[in-house]
Amino acid sequence: MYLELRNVSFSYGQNMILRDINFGINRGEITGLIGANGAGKTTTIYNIVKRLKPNHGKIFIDGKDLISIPRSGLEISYIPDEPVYYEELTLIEHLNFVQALYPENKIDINEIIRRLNLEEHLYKIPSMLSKGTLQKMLIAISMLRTHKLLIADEPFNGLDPQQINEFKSFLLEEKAQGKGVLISTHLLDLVEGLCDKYVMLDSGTILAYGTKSDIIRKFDLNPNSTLEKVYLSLIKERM
Ligand SMILES: Nc1ncnc2c1ncn2[C@@H]1O[C@H](COP(=O)(O)OP(=O)(O)OP(=O)(O)O)[C@@H](O)[C@H]1O
Repeated sequence: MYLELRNVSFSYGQNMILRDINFGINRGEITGLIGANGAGKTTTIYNIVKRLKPNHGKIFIDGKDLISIPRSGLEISYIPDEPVYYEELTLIEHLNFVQALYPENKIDINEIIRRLNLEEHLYKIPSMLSKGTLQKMLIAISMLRTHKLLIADEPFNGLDPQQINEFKSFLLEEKAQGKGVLISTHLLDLVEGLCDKYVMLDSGTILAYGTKSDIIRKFDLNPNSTLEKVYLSLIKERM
């Protein structure tokens, strides 16, 4: 298991946001972190990328306690849910800057630009870019960083259907290259069939974890249920 969360709990002040979260991510697998708005997806990711620290429980990467790994040593590329960029740099300057930070990553920058259809936006600064193009810039940046695990928080924001397809094929390539992928979303139909495993979150606790068929078997649900149906059935059972 490349990444493992063991009994992770997190509170903002008195407010318990995550309770006893347990799941793992293997390399060469895509894991979907799914749940409604406010379920705790971003908070879980922040704990993994060391923006926040669990109040209880531990996180391990490659068997090492996350506490002992400096943030700069995390081999994680992360697409945040809110765009982060330099106001004064053009799109191509962002890409060149990140590529210069990771010279060992032999990825072809022009290929990424072509696949994401970024050619006509290369000399624009972020304030001139549409939401979808900004999102594609973040995706391009994530590909340029050396990483073993890619984490994408609500990556479909602002993307049109063709771009969504292109992004999904990026994720499948990551998987084929033996990288781990964690993708957080509340758009269940978009990740149906893409993910090997799902972590279903509700109000900061795990409803279910495993492959879709494992979850269907465990909770004795209709084998033909869509992912959304599975999630909604589990929520209903809990109420
Ligand atoms: N800085 C903060 N201070 C206090 N509470 C917070 C803070 N950030 C988030 N929360 C609360 O933590 C809970 C989980 O939020 P989180 O952003 O992790 O959910 P999410 O599943 O990512 O939701 P979304 O899909 O809307 O992004 C919510 O109730 C939210 O209001």
